[in-house]
Amino acid sequence: MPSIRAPATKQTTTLTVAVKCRPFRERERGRDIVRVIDNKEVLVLDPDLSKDYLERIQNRTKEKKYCFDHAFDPGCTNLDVYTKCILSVISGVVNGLNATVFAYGSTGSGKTYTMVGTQDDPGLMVLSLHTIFDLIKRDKSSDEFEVTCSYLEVYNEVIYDLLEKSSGHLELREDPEQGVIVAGLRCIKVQSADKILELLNLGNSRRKTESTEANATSSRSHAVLEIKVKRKQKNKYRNQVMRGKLALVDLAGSERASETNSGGQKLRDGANINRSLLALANCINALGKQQKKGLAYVPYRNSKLTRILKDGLSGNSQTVMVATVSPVDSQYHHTVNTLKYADRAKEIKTHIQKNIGTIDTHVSDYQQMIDSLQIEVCRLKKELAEKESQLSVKPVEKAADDELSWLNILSHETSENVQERINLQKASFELEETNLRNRLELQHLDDAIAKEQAIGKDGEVLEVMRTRRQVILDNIRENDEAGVNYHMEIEANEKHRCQLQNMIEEAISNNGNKTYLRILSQYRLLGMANTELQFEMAMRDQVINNQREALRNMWDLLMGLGLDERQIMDLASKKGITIEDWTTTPHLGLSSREQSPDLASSKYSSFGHCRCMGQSYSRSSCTFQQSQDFGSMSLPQGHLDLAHSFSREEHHSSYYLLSHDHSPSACMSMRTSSEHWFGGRSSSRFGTLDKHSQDLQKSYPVRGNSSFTR
Ligand SMILES: Nc1ncnc2c1ncn2[C@@H]1O[C@H](COP(=O)(O)OP(=O)(O)OP(=O)(O)O)[C@@H](O)[C@H]1O
Repeated sequence: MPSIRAPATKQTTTLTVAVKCRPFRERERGRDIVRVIDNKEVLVLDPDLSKDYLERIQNRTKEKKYCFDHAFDPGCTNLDVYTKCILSVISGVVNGLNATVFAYGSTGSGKTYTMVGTQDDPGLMVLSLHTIFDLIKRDKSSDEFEVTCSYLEVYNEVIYDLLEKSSGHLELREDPEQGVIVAGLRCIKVQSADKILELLNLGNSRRKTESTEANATSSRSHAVLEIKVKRKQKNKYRNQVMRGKLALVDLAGSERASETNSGGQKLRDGANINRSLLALANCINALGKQQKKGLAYVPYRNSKLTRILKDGLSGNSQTVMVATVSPVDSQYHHTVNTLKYADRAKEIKTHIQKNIGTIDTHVSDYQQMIDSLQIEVCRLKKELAEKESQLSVKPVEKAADDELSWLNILSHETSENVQERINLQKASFELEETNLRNRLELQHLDDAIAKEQAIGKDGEVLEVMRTRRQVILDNIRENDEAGVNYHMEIEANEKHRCQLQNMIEEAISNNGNKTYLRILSQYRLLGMANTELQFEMAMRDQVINNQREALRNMWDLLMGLGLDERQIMDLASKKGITIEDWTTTPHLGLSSREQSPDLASSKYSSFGHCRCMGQSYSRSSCTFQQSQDFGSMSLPQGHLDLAHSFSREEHHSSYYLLSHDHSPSACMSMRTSSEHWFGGRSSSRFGTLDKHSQDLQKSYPVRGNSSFTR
């Protein structure tokens, strides 16, 4: 019999947001900069102790404070988090409600520890399962329960079933009744918490983890454990079925390649992890705004993760976000970033409703449903009428207070507009980077396939390469589509920014207090411009660090080949490469603080130390500088293998790529696109390779003697 949805009351609720700060780890050094106050507030101290007196009295501190539903200091256990934030949500699942619990935070901040836990400190997944079965056991009614469980992971934008030994790729489908579902995902019936825990352990052992510099067992995938509880009622609501669902999500960590020291596959994982997390962050941003302004568009479709979490973020679900942070000063930016999203998530509202269906519904039951629906309609009508009357009778004395409120609202909107643009740009660059790597891999594959075919081979290897080629092509296409979406969103954001500025101008012109308001508005706009500038500076700092890293890698590589400084200089000069001033590289003692003030001139400076002769060519949005063929320097073959890694540093306004390839030519690339950030004029490029290179040449004309000249 088809089931029908009963007229259960919808209840609007906001996301519960909790923050958990993990303890210092044994190996970790640095300063503890996170303080939890009164189990609600989180204070992040300025990591820079060297601020001078003037900066401090002018209040130019990077100290931040946020308030959440719950905050847990490093001394708290998972059980503390569970008891305060999750327990009440779980009981709803046994009574037909949906719930979602997800851990959000940077790599190594304690997400997996919180969700999975240890033997001594079991995590939220384990504790929730025990509660579900305890509640079922203690239930006094004659109702029948059926519990099923599924466990999936999203790895590199592909969904796998963690309960299948060798799962293939699974697809997402939209189901009109159930929403987004994963087609073909195994759903196992379970009788006890122990059985699910067994499955959970099995699934976790299949999960993709890697040892990165930031975390020895870093999760490379997003894992979603879903427990469904079906309750068949046997008493007065005979044959009524309630279906509760609990989704427990352990997200992979956001990371920068520089921190994880990763290359190759790890690098690709990182890019896809970031892509999903940025998509998630953008959804959280849009949803937070939606609550305030009633905007409709939330970009769920930009990643598999956000499509899966859609219900948990805005639909029928009682949702808890546990934001995890590290106390270490070096993680300041990640911590503040996590807290910012957590802060925004507090605004998100979901609408919970019992999932009640019936089998063999009788006419009397339908009547009952119609009655309660009518009651609900009456109640809502009354509520609406009350709200409308409140809005129309605005007290006269309040009008004076409201005089400046439009400026506050517009300023706030402008600030959000800036934040949104920054996020969109980040996401867009992330996609570009992924596609750049995809295109590189595609070219390698094409070369390899051509070679295999030339020698007349047509075996299994060729087949594997062709399959991989197809996967990459699909990925490029999907990324291009998502890129076009981001591009449109950035354009819309720009338009919105212009509208806001016009509105401010117009409102000031029509007001009696023109001068005062103009000054006030300029002051606020300057504050926002300052935010963008700070962002720009942070990005440029990152560029400089990346460039230093590139130099260091290059020197390490050359030294690793057994050459001393003199030999390197001689070899370089024979090959027409000038290497200057290498003693300024950081491993010889210059700190990043000492170098970073020279931001503008350092844009190309590190590469300026090394002038390479060779062909210059462009691909996608990067300029490649093909440097000397180290193979031709008669270096030992083993050293070349050693150097086969993509050592790429990532940042959002520009990046470089230093690759030592089997080819064996080493190539360096750099994209400078900071202008695309500034003022928000984005230039996402999703087109042909040649066009990219032309665009790039036009946008960034090569400077006199820089490393990018031949
Ligand atoms: N509350 C805690 N108490 C003790 N150790 C903790 C706690 N939280 C995290 N840790 C430790 O910190 C390290 C990193 O934690 P975890 O692997 O959970 O991070 P993560 O956020 O899941 O990282 P990734 O995103 O890279 O997977 C682990 O060694 C873990 O044991």
